[in-house]
Amino acid sequence: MTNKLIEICETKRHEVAARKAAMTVSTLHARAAEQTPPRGFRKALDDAARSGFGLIAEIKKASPSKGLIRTDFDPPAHAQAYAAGGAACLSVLTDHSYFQGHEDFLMAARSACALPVIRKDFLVDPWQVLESRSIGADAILIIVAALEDSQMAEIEDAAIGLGMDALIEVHDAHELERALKLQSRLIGVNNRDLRDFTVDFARTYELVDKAPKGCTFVAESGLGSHADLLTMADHGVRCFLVGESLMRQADLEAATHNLLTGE
Ligand SMILES: O=P(O)(O)OC[C@@H](O)[C@@H](O)c1c[nH]c2ccccc12
Repeated sequence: MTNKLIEICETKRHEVAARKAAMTVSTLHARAAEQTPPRGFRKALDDAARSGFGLIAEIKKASPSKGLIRTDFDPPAHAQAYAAGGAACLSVLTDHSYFQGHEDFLMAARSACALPVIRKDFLVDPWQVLESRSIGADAILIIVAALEDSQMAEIEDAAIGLGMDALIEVHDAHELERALKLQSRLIGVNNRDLRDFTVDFARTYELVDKAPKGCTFVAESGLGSHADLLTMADHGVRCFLVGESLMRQADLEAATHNLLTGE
């Protein structure tokens, strides 16, 4: 079994080293200062989940396991359609090498709507948090499987210092325990194991019962229908991160509305 996550993070470390050499921290700070303040990511999810479901709709062109997902890829149009369809937040893939993402996609999507946006990428260095804010991101992702405890804490501190939210991604009970040593109470369970890409909803069901009260709990990956959301809701989960199944629909506004309401 190949461990794709290790490979991706190795590539990312090289990429970050090159970026750091090309861009000073003061330039990043200056760019961050030009951005509008962070939009409350967790708050938007919690508000939506109080009366329905909190949906993080993902702008995803391609993935390592599925290849190209969307040919007429248009981040600002997708952002507006997701917002009109009732999404609470956006997720935008910015990793170039494995997901055909780009920083420009995040900037274009965020400018096109009022939703908070998470930068979906592989963070291996706190420097990337400032970089994320410099392109407008409101939240960042911390993948527990990819990091040591001390690295996670550094990355989270950087996010908090910039007023951003951090979504802490886990996929087993041990990772959840490590996640709960951090300050953030925004926890995502990835139903897809990034080490081998298998999807299993039971990962979420098992962990939701172990999360303390007061956590915002997000089920991620492999969700395709309103029925899936209702099944998750039976287990007490009200927030979701959905990419591929939405991105494959021609009418994203209708698809988002249908996912959330069944209509
Ligand atoms: O396209 P899906 O199956 O709906 O999954 C979305 C999202 O969960 C997935 O893109 C994701 C979750 N965690 C990640 C970490 C890195 C890259 C991608 C991801």
